[in-house]
Amino acid sequence: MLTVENIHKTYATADGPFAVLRGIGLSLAAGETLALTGESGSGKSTLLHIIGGLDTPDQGRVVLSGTDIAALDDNGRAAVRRGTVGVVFQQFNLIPSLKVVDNIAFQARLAGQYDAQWAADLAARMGLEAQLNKYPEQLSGGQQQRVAIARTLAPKPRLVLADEPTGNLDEDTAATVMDLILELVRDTGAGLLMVTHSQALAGRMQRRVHLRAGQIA
Ligand SMILES: Nc1ncnc2c1ncn2[C@@H]1O[C@H](COP(=O)(O)OP(=O)(O)OP(=O)(O)O)[C@@H](O)[C@H]1O
Repeated sequence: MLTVENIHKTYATADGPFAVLRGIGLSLAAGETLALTGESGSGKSTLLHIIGGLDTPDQGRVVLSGTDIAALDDNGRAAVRRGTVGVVFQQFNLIPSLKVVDNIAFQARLAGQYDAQWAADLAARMGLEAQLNKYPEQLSGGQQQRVAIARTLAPKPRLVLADEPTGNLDEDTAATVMDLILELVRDTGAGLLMVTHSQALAGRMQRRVHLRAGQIA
């Protein structure tokens, strides 16, 4: 479902060019779960952003369900991001002026893939039924992250990209949220690529790859 080929990315810095990614290749089958680990600064977020179409590589291909998204323009990448890929960040990025119910629906509506029954089902499974008419600021961190995950899954993405999705949560809440992510990707058949510093979380994925010196070690 996802094939990443020979990705290169170099940033211009005050000290000159800095090659963060130097020929990355990996693949993910439909429904597969993969952990991406690596030291701080090794380029994990950069790679995830490129795969999610939020950033572009200097070289290489990101083929998602047969489409090379690195070759698309901004609008094309945005369409893929809305319809096929869902991204969960460490920061919840909820829309403060929208109630929980509308935050959950937001991306699915944008993608033209809103399914009220599925959105309600997600909210119930996330334990958010009593929070639907509240605003994000009225929720705890764990609740906000569950809203963010429900929002990501509402359009039924084929691929979920998660960047330290439980990094801001306490250990117990993190474990609960992780259980939910894994349960939902399993039930929807979505692939999951997750960046994590936690060996425990990485151990729950079917496969693990490690980024070192700009390459898959
Ligand atoms: N826009 C940018 N311009 C210049 N350098 C950048 C830019 N974005 C990231 N970098 C640098 O690229 C390197 C990789 O960053 P990235 O955020 O991908 O690492 P990471 O492995 O996700 O780190 P962490 O685990 O700390 O989140 C870092 O050294 C960072 O400072």
